[in-house]
Amino acid sequence: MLSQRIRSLKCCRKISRKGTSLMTALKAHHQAAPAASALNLAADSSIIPRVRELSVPRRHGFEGFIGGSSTMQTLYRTLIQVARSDAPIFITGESGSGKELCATAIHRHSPVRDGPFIAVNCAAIPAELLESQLFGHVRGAFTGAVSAQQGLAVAADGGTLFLDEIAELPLPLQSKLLRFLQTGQVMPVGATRTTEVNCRIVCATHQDPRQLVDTHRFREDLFYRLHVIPLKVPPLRERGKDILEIANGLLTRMASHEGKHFTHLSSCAEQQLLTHDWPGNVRELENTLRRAIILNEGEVLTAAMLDLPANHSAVGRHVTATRSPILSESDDPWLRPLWMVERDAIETVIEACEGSIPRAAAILEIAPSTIYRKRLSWLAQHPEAPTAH
Ligand SMILES: Nc1ncnc2c1ncn2[C@@H]1O[C@H](COP(=O)(O)OP(=O)(O)OP(=O)(O)O)[C@@H](O)[C@H]1O
Repeated sequence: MLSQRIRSLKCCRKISRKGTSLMTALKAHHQAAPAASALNLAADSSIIPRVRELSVPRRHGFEGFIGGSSTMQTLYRTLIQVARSDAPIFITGESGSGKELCATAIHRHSPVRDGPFIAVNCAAIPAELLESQLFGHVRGAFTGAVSAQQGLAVAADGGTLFLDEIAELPLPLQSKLLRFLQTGQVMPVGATRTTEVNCRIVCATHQDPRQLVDTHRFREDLFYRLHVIPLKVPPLRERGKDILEIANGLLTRMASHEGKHFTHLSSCAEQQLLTHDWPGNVRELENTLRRAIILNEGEVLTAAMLDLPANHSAVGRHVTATRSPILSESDDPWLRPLWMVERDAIETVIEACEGSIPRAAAILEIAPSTIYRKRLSWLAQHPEAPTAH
């Protein structure tokens, strides 16, 4: 019974890789297991969700996102699921991780996709202007209000209102937003009559919203009104090889935009991208690559061109936080034998010198023969070790 299940699951997995539907996978299951009438699929609660999961083809991108990691597969699926509802969505995630990209993806997959998508960065608008920006004002409502202005909430009618950096909303405005969410009506500054607005609310913050409530910087009643569907965007450092997928995607796009000839990253550069901590997430990766592309020439983008600061590498994070000081090479590429560190340092310089040993030797202030000798000794003593480049 168990082996039949495993066999049929394997079969379904093979088929689902080719992108066939759940129904095709289920049919194949019956063909693969003729005695499977005893295996009542419909009644088997454990196997059905697994088959369903296997029948969804893995995405390597979605609505502007690049990345095929399992973390991102979960995010893509959740985005599609939650987009169908009109319940408020509360997105959290570190700065530059893709919160706004999530908000636009939700809008594009929502029933109001044909309506407007209005994004308001609550941190970017001065507190005294925020109310009139959000809810509008009538002529003469305050000094400088020479004409009436429709607010962004009204502009979002029939679409999505994305309130980015919601934690920056001043407390008095939080109560006005709560009233709007409860009544569906906005009152422009200086007005005596309300306007009906019907829009989907999506908000985001890089801060911990519960901590904001606990420290009385965010109204608890507003938090519960907004925090109906929570969505967490994972930081870039937790997405494994996605970092390289994103970097390669951006490299192609940016090189073409800048009129440069870069086609790929060196393996040393890839290693650095994988071990960097990325506190600024994808935005930091974008900036790092853009800078490297603009300032350099060639086909291969090297580690030296990336010019990543050492203090944000994963090595510091691991040693100071969670990891044991005794680590094998396979655990963390930054913690390894001295000969390997030396080899990679030397090879990085050679790569930056486009393969010229004399130029690399001059930079390293050693004789070219030292480099040739070291290369021979690395090969002789560690023939099984992967090469640095
Ligand atoms: N997975 C991804 N693949 C490709 N590009 C991405 C990905 N995630 C984010 N980006 C890009 O990174 C940049 C930052 O994304 P976004 O503005 O959505 O982040 P954010 O979390 O809203 O940032 P902030 O906290 O500063 O508001 C954007 O240019 C976005 O297109």
